[in-house]
Amino acid sequence: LAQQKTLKDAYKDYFPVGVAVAPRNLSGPEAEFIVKQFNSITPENAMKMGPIHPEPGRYAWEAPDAIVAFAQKNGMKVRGHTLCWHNQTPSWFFTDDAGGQVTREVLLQRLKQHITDVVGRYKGRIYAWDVVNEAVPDTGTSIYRASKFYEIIGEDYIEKAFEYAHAADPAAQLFYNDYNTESRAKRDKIFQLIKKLKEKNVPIHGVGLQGHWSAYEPSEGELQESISRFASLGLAVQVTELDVSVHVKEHGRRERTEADNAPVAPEAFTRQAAQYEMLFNTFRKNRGVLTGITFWNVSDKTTWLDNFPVRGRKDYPLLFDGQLQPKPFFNKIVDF
Ligand SMILES: Oc1ccccc1CN[C@@H]1C=C[C@@H](O)[C@H](O)[C@H]1O
Repeated sequence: LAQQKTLKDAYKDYFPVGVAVAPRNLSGPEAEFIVKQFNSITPENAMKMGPIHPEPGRYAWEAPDAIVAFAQKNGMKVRGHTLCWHNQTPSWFFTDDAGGQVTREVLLQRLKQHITDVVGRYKGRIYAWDVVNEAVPDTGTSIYRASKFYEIIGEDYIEKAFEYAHAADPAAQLFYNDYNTESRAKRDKIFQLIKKLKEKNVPIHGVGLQGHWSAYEPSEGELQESISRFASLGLAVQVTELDVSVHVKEHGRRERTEADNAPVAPEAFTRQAAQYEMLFNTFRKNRGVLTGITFWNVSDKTTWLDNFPVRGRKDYPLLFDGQLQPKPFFNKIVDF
């Protein structure tokens, strides 16, 4: 039986193929599987602001160090995720010594210290950073999400984050990362933000389309439009958190209902297979502009979508099933 091609081999002339990992994935059978199929990794949580910097003056380096060491040992690239994000941020970051809210100056100083310490520690070992994650809101006309960073510092927290990261590692490729980037309204706001940053000569090199998609969206046209719009700003584009849910996207609903216990309809799996085939055809067509594809989680055994948006609803969003076996449509993605 001809040895089935691996993802990283199939795409070696296109772009690195990565996966989000936690330290628990880096030992045992999963570790071997990750090295076999992928040539890039992203810490799923270990480098987020809270997990890596839980208290003033204390960094939790063990997990991120283990992930970077695993990549170095296995000749894999590393994407750093993420230096400035309104979620999983430690509350101390915004609180002054008297327990009140910090000033703009104090928060900028803390952001600079955080980014300088984290990027500096891995200088030369992390080729791309998600510097700012999800700064643009899904609704409304403002291009700035009303986060504490925005409320306390103002809109320039974004350019400052990029400048701090660039100063700490001038060779690292710096990305703006977001989700729902195929919704026209949100894409236009992200485009406006990045155009402003480019006009101010802010060191930004790429846009990360998170790629939390489903069997039903985006269309090929919407995806191509996103890639082309951001490329038109002279930026690299990457898909940074790819998974393709078999459920219709409903970001508002968190609680399970009786209907969630029904088995997934076979048509959903058929649609998902067609969606994955379209996605990778489109990725290949954009070789050179698209400089990386990263899956969010290794297999259906552990996917963050089992708890988001609906708590406890099983999803089957990845190329490998709960036993790390490739799905039937895997061949369509590696044999082209
Ligand atoms: O798809 C979404 C919808 C609403 C909010 C956030 C997201 C995605 N948000 C992502 C998902 C998982 C986290 O581990 C990543 O760090 C984050 O970038």
